[in-house]
Amino acid sequence: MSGTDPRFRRVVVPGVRWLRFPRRLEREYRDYHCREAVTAFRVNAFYILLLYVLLITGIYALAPEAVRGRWLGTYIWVGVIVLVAGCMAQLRPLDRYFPLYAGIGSFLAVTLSMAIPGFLYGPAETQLAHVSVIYALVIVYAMVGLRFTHAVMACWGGGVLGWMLAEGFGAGIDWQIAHRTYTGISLLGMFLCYTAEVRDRLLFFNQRQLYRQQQRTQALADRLHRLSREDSLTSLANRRFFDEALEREWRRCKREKKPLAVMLVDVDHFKDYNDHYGHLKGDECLQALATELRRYGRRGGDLVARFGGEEFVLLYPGVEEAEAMQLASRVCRAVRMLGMPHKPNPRVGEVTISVGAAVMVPGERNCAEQLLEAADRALYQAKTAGRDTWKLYSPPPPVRLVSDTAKPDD
Ligand SMILES: Nc1nc2c(ncn2[C@@H]2O[C@H](COP(=O)(O)OP(=O)(O)OP(=O)(O)O)[C@@H](O)[C@H]2O)c(=O)[nH]1
Repeated sequence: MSGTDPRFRRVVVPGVRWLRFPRRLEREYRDYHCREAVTAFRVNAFYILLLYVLLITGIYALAPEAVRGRWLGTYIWVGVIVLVAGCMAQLRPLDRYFPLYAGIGSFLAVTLSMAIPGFLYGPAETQLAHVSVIYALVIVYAMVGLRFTHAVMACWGGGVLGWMLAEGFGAGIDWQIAHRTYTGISLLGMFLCYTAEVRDRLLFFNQRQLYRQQQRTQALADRLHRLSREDSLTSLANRRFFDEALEREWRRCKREKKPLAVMLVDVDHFKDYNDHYGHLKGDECLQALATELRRYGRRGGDLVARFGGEEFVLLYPGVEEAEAMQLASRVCRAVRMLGMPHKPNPRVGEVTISVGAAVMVPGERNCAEQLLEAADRALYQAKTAGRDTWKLYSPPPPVRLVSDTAKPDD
């Protein structure tokens, strides 16, 4: 499959074969490996202890009477090393020292296992003792979780020291056997440890790529989500977001039997502003107004949005008519106080706005659209009243139909 389909071509990851990534990645990998290895060792230590108990009881049963005590007295220290390392692995503050204590423990265990045959005389006992060397090497290479270089250092270093101790203080090592146990298993262990680390590095690299890709996708999704709700010029909520919020707040106010207020804000003579100062300055003016208006929508549920063009809209759940009038007046004044020059504005020569406000208590006989229409009518009234002002929508008085033919006395 990998030969034909380009999608399945093997990814060449730099540094995997040489067990060394580029510097920053290597640091990340080592941290990752340390975390994973110590987590696995918390459990593996029990299996290693179990194997040790199996080994020690087996050899003890088979060893000749004469060396049993001496053998056990020395080999028991390997068990102590495993126990101490296992206990240290349970202490999380020591996690980052795992390569150190597991490396030293492995080194000492191999040293002891290698030296012991030299202290035991007689070919039969020596062969038996070499079994523990095999165990030690397999466990260090395959179960402790050291990186390849550390495992090699522990196993070869421990082997050489054990051999030197056996030569110096014991009867030496029978290399006929040692080559078939120590050397052979070391080479096999190195091969297994190397291939395991290559696979582990590839897994780490792929996981990291996947994680980064997920992060990028998430960031993009967040951005798209924000753009779908936000007006790009002013960063206020856009019309779509406002429409959704209006429906939501309408339903909420209906449930809670509260009023809902809407204010439509329109910049006065903005076409003339654009014609006089240019479209870019017009944009800046809208941004400045958006910043000012944002200050009037800070309570939970309040919303300030760009309605479209030079129109803004403010939504206030739970606001009664009296408060809506106060707010409309304050907004008008606040924009006037900005003092942004607007020469073609015949009234004051500064940027002003007109505001149309409407308040309704949502019920069965009205709807959100009617509220917006009412605010729009109020805005129209503000415009026709000379601009730079606000109006609150009040429904027209009921029209009384008087028949032409009807007489007062009727
Ligand atoms: N710079 C800029 N101008 C915009 C933007 N959106 C709409 N406009 C302009 O706003 C102006 C609105 O003009 P009109 O609807 O005629 O209203 P007006 O001139 O403000 O007059 P009144 O509302 O009656 O006071 C148009 O010239 C639009 O081109 C925008 O995003 N940036």
